[in-house]
Amino acid sequence: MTQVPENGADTVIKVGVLGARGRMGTEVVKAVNADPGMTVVAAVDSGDDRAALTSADVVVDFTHPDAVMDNLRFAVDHDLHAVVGTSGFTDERIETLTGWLAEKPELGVLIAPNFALGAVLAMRFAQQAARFYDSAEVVELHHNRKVDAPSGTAAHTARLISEARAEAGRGPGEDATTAELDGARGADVDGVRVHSVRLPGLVAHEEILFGAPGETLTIRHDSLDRTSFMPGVLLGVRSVLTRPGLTVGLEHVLDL
Ligand SMILES: NC(=O)C1=CN([C@@H]2O[C@H](COP(=O)(O)OP(=O)(O)OC[C@H]3O[C@@H](n4cnc5c(N)ncnc54)[C@H](OP(=O)(O)O)[C@@H]3O)[C@@H](O)[C@H]2O)C=CC1
Ligand SMILES: O=C(O)C1=N[C@H](C(=O)O)C[C@H](O)C1
Repeated sequence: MTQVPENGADTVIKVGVLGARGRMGTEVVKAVNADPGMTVVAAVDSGDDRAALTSADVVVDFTHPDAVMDNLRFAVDHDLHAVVGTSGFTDERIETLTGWLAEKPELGVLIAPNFALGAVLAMRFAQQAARFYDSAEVVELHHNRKVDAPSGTAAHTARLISEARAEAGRGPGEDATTAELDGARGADVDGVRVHSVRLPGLVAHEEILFGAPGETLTIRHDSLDRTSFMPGVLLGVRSVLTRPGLTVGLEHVLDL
């Protein structure tokens, strides 16, 4: 149940944060509590009891690819809407989650590979450009504490490029490489080469490169600070309450 606050907002959304002591979770707790329309009612991390989350309207998950599906099962079982930033969403996981949500059609789950506005725009621009270029490669650059590679954003970008190419009747670009050291050409994600860089000092960055005879196009986004993700997370929390079912990608919420 939501309550009528004294601060003029219509309702205060009660938010539970999973991964609350992590890099993103810490920022989410601050951002939610700084928003007059929502409040953190449970901040849960590894080893904590999840029972406190059941008083929330929405849970926000920034945990670990190995933990997120179990957290989502918990959310669905306890009638909690969910906003998910954690990476690792394969087609198989999406299918499983879709099955769970069929049991609770009133619930909304938003999974966003990236909550930063510029990253969402960069993916959209890449999707548009992909119709016109056979050759595209993605370079993602992150801090060296990131556990997964390639990033969820890069995997999503590759998928969007691949789909746009297919719709335009284009195949993947060709190159002459026949002799390569393992990994030198990156990972093949849906026919798109994705290269992962990990360095201390970086936060989250992505370049999408397109090539055609005589020209290249580079689309680049840089998250220089984790505050870049917070407007998207707060928008997600607000919108998931009125978006039943599964939404993958903040672009749908932004109506891009
Ligand atoms: N969509 C987006 O815009 C963004 C997505 N991300 C993604 O979010 C995820 C988290 O990133 P980041 O914050 O940097 O990672 P951190 O490792 O800093 O934080 C994750 C936190 O979750 C905790 N945790 C692990 N398992 C559980 C569990 N079962 N229940 C509750 N808490 C748990 C971890 O505890 P412990 O360390 O003890 O395991 C840790 O405190 C990653 O998948 C990352 O790719 C990150 C930035 C933006
Ligand atoms: O781990 C991170 O930091 C990030 N993870 C997400 C991803 O895997 O794409 C989003 C952003 O790139 C930051």
